[in-house]
Amino acid sequence: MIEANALLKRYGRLVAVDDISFKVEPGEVLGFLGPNGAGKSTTMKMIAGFLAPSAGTARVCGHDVQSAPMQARRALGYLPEGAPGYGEMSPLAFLGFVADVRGIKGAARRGRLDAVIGRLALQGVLHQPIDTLSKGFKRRVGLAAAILHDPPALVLDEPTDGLDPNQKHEVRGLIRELARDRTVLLSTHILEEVEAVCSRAMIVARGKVLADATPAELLARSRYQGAVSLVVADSIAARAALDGMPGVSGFHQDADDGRLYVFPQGRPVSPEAVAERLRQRGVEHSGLQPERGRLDEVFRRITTGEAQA
Ligand SMILES: Nc1ncnc2c1ncn2[C@@H]1O[C@H](COP(=O)(O)OP(=O)(O)OP(=O)(O)O)[C@@H](O)[C@H]1O
Repeated sequence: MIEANALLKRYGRLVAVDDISFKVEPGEVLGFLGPNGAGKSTTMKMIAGFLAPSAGTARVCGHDVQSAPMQARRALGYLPEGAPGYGEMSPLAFLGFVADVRGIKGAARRGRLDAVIGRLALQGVLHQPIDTLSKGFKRRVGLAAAILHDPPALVLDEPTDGLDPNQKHEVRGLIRELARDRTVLLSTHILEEVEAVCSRAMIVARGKVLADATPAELLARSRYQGAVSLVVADSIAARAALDGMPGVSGFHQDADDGRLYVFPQGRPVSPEAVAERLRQRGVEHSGLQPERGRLDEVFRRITTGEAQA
């Protein structure tokens, strides 16, 4: 388990993390989501014991990160932002060094090195200096180092940052697999990642928690949930035809995708009912589809304070 209790961090006059509390249980993947400078990395560094809180406490598997730092660090795998240091080392030398620092010896050392090298598919780059590796491989080396001692809790700061779509997919699969019997806290800017890997999401901005919910609960806050969208040549005629239809609260023509969105009032709008009404009034259309909601809209509303979270 990972716990934060009223964590607070000041940098001079700036309060970077302002009274943040949460608990992550084994089997859960909590996604820390927020705009740049929200305080995500600072919170993670405090949990990982890299930064002392100005106030509050953090625990990893019951061990207070300040009063029992060794036990807390043993229970935690931490992937910091960016690439691993020691860029002149090869992945094999770096992972061997991490094993030594962790006190993993003998057969266990060989076994754990083989396990993480295999899991992160590092066989082809084992002897190349880390500095010369692609971003994707650097990230994989960092992940291998984080899980080398097989910790029950993981803190991953933007684990898929800089990866190409295939690598993102692979790393997300790995995180889901690791999370089965572990506690995972990860940060991300990528909204699709929240749906892909997180069982819960916490939205932070200016150091404060603004929402803590499952991805489905966040989607339910989207005004697009239960809407239908369609492509029409004559938007004015389509709106006129649908205006006053029971269960329709309004329309929006999206400048980006060119689609007409028909918003619900209460229950989801029925695509069949919309199609029938347009047919009766002779309005041509295509691509009619139900909408499941948009996390980007919810995120923007919550973090900019446009609406009550
Ligand atoms: N060592 C430091 N000294 C002074 N201010 C700092 C320091 N580290 C971070 N900050 C500030 O604290 C705030 C929170 O930074 P933090 O890196 O935790 O945000 P973040 O949510 O991780 O952002 P990003 O998504 O860009 O990584 C920012 O305003 C940042 O400029």
